[in-house]
Amino acid sequence: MAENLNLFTSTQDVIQEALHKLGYDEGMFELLKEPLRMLEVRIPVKMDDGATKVFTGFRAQHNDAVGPTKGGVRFHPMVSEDEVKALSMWMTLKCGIVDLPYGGGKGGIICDPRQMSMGEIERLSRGYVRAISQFVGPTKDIPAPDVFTNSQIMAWMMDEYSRMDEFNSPGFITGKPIVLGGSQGRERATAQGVTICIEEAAKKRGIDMKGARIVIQGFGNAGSFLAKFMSDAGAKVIGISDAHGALHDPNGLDIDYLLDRRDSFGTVTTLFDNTISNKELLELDCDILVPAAIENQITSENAHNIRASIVVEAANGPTTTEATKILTERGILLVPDVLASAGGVTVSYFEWVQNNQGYYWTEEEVNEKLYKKMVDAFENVYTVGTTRNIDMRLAAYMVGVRKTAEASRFRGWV
Ligand SMILES: NC(=O)C1=CN([C@@H]2O[C@H](COP(=O)(O)OP(=O)(O)OC[C@H]3O[C@@H](n4cnc5c(N)ncnc54)[C@H](O)[C@@H]3O)[C@@H](O)[C@H]2O)C=CC1
Ligand SMILES: O=C(O)CCC(=O)C(=O)O
Repeated sequence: MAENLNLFTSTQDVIQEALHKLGYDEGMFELLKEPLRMLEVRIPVKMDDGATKVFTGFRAQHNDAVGPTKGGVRFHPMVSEDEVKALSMWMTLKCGIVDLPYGGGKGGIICDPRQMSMGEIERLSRGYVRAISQFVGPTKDIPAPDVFTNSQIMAWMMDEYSRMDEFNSPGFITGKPIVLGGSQGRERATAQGVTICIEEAAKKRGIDMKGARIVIQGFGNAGSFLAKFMSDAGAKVIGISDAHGALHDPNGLDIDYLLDRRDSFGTVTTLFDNTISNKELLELDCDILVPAAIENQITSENAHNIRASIVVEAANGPTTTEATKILTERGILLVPDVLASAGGVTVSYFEWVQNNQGYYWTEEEVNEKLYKKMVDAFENVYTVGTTRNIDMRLAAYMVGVRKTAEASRFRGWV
């Protein structure tokens, strides 16, 4: 049978299994198998050449039984309705795993910002907010950055919302620049959370981080900060990549040099001749492999060739269900996306709390709180996995879905 590469239906299957293991009936799965609300919008944008181009965007709200929905907005040519739905479901799981008072949401626009001017990106960002403004808000659904969106785009979106709301609304969105109410540490939070998971997983497998060989796919927000943290910790980053190709040096790459040269979309390999492909990168001999780019990168086709002892998913959905089975059978420890990448939303939550109280924390305070959330979450998921003898993805789904399922039950929805 052909492998299921549909993110939405494959996520449904694991949610169903997790609910079943937790003892919920089919009624709970009926509620949680797709978002409660899904909005599709068309956004007209005046392009620099004077023509109007109409973009399609989405915002999904998976479940708001626990609290407002929360999740990033992605600008990418491959955005689709099913992808946004799956991403919103994963946000519910992440928020449950790190115990935040949110349900999951996610948004996306089908576009390629790499081919657009700053003015066009600004008009698109503002148009998206106007299109979804009735649907979102600081107590309803709170967006944030994701692939090819950043703090500048969050600033434009916040400004547009504030104009409509006739009120300065920093809590409408997170991942903002610090001067507009952003939190210390948000920019690096996803990578920091991944780092904590890598350290905890390495302890479980008896791997010393000093000298450990790390391969990272993706050199954007998540991948580039992670590369820096790993090399600062004394690990050897032997491979990195972007959408155009990959770099490999068994003696360790010069990460500071690469960071200086990458562009704002996380591209750096185009400056070099001696590149390898992303496919070759994933199959490099290493201790820890971190997919930190896009979905469906480790599939049944290459899972048998992965040579890492630990795979930590910084990206959302990089490993298929079939590949998860293969890696687990081969004894590779897989730390799933809904746990490993939860550092971003955790510090987004801290940002929203600080916006609501109007009192801001130092970077040390943020880091300390993030560290505790991530270590507790890792230990919780790992323990469920080992005591039930199941892989960490299913364990993470069990931990993550429980809060929303219980809140839905108490509300009398099921
Ligand atoms: N930014 C955040 O706070 C969070 C991000 N994530 C996930 O981490 C992953 C990366 O996100 P960011 O670093 O924020 O994005 P980004 O836009 O900053 O960087 C994306 C990176 O992936 C590379 N890339 C794009 N297409 C590729 C392809 N086909 N093959 C190989 N590389 C490719 C780009 O060249 C770039 O280096 C995504 O799956 C995202 O959903 C998860 C949690 C939070
Ligand atoms: O920071 C946030 O609120 C959401 C981050 C996000 O979209 C993700 O974890 O995939």
